Amino acid sequence: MLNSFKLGLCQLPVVDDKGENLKIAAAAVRSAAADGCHMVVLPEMFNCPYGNKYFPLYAEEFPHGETLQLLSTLALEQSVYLVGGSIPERDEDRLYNSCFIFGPGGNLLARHRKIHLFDIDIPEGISFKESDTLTPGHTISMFDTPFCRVGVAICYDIRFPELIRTMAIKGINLLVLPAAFNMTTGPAHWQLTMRARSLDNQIYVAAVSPARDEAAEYVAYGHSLVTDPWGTVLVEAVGEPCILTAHIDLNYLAGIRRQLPLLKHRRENIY
Ligand SMILES: O=C(O)CCC(=O)C(=O)O
Repeated sequence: MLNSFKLGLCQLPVVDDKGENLKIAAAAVRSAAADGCHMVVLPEMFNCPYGNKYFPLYAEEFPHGETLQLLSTLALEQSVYLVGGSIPERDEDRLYNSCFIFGPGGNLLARHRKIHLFDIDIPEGISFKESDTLTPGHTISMFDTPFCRVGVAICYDIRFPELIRTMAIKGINLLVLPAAFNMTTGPAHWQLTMRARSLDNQIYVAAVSPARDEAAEYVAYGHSLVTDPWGTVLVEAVGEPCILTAHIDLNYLAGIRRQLPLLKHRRENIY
């Protein structure tokens, strides 16, 4: 295993034009790779505005569809691990919120279908019901790299500590999270939740949001970030489009786990 690698987080603007979104994403992946990133992560619903009326219109079925073809081509061309944010995925008559991960050979390494659908109603805050159009996934998703095992979850999935703990027990050192919190839950919970999952599981968490667009129907919070196994925020964006980078240092992670062996001190026979 190699001991460290560079991660690129692409906080992208998303517009109501798939072709334009793909151009923006391709330029960002190329730029992150040119900057030496070994792994590049895109935001939740990066090819499609976040809204139930858009999901069926923008959906693609693996392995067809211009977004999926582009992701595979970019991973191969730039020789990077490409965590393709998420897109609406069609499978027969169902739609999923899915993340496709391609390896440096352009091959599909994993697919994560969002497990926990975002069905919430916060009066004077935000209401959303993904289950109006989407079907939940049923499986935990991880993939292996020469650096470490990586877990994948999508946005609301992060609020379920059992899911992330299960992946930590199965050996992940990094969780990648395409996500799009909003202007109600973002300021209140975004950073806190990412830090908590990092701290509890002694893992890196990289959460990648679309850029904030105050004119959009769903205003994403932005604030893409990386938190480390000590619970520290390594880098954090604000609302504007940007590419953040961070070094994922697996020696540092191993040191934290040696000094404070939380995962070993669990008392599974009691709880
Ligand atoms: O958990 C939250 O506050 C936001 C979740 C969300 O926007 C999503 O799952 O798409």
